[in-house]
Amino acid sequence: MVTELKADILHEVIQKRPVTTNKTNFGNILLIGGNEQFGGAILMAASAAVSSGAGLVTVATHNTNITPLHIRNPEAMALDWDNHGTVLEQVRKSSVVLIGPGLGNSEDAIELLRSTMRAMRENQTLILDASALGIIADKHVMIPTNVFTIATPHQGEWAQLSSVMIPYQDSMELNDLQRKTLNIDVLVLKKHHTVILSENRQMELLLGGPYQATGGMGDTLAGLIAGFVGQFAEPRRATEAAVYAHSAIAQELAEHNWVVRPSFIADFVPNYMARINTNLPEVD
Ligand SMILES: NC(=O)C1=CN([C@@H]2O[C@H](COP(=O)(O)OP(=O)(O)OC[C@H]3O[C@@H](n4cnc5c(N)ncnc54)[C@H](O)[C@@H]3O)[C@@H](O)[C@H]2O)[C@@H](O)CC1
Ligand SMILES: Nc1ncnc2c1ncn2[C@@H]1O[C@H](COP(=O)(O)OP(=O)(O)O)[C@@H](O)[C@H]1O
Ligand SMILES: [Mg+2]
Repeated sequence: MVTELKADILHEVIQKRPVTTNKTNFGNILLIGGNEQFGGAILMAASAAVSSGAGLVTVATHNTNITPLHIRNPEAMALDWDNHGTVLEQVRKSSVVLIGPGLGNSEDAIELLRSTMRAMRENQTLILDASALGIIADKHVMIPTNVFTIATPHQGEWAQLSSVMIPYQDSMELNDLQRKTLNIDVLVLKKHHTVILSENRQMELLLGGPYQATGGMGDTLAGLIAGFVGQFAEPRRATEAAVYAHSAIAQELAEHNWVVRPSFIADFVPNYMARINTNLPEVD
């Protein structure tokens, strides 16, 4: 049975930070993507991850994207993805790895995806988006069973990955069967009224609208999920909260904006989260 995803998820997931805490308690996030053509995709994911409060954010990308990344987000660290050894070292150190936004499908991109998947271990979370999903479908790459995996396809990507064609994607039974077959722990099937499927849990988002139909909207969501999973307990609930917040913010911004630029969402995240659970010390 599909249940409506409601605002309660935010209060459940977004927890006030203990005063004595430090950056190592909020996730060591690695974002891999952004070739020469699609640098913006990984930059938008990075903005969302940084804005969500992730403890440490590192971006492995094509070297042309590193200066733009630092101009937009000096908080993020950067690696040239041609240095495979250094990238894999960072994969091993990370709590959450997002791969796919703007990754492309070159031979190098395929090899980077394969080696990233091989390097990951039980206590880490892997988020697969965009080009990573296309490569998995095209090259029949197996998703590792020993890593907690979240996949965030739009309907076109899900059709390619699961062979469930778009008109049949209303069937949660079919989607969930394919989710399990593909070794995906949490499936975020993105559309108008996104659904989130995981073991014994099916949630549907009833927020959001066509003002979100613009390039980069999914890249921003992927970065937000990475940031939430890195800093809040329980990756399924953290994913659901990120999906809810992303569209709730878009809906709020759409009251005064014809379309909602994905970067505006990232900029608005800290303010939105503070309204859920403020980090200000309590007053006696
Ligand atoms: N500024 C940037 O650098 C951007 C880069 N992007 C990157 O571009 C690469 C290709 O991603 P795309 O998703 O554009 O293209 P793809 O070509 O992978 O997928 C789009 C295909 O799926 C079909 N489709 C069916 N349902 C769809 C739906 N609900 N939403 C979108 N397409 C649907 C389309 O007709 C099209 O054939 C990815 O790596 C992505 O991250 C995009 O995210 C856009 C912004
Ligand atoms: N008409 C719509 N109603 C609600 N949400 C939408 C609509 N169109 C797009 N979205 C949302 O925008 C995002 C688009 O993701 P995606 O297609 O991966 O974008 P991109 O790859 O360009 O970043 C998803 O979260 C999707 O649910
Ligand atoms: Mg996308």
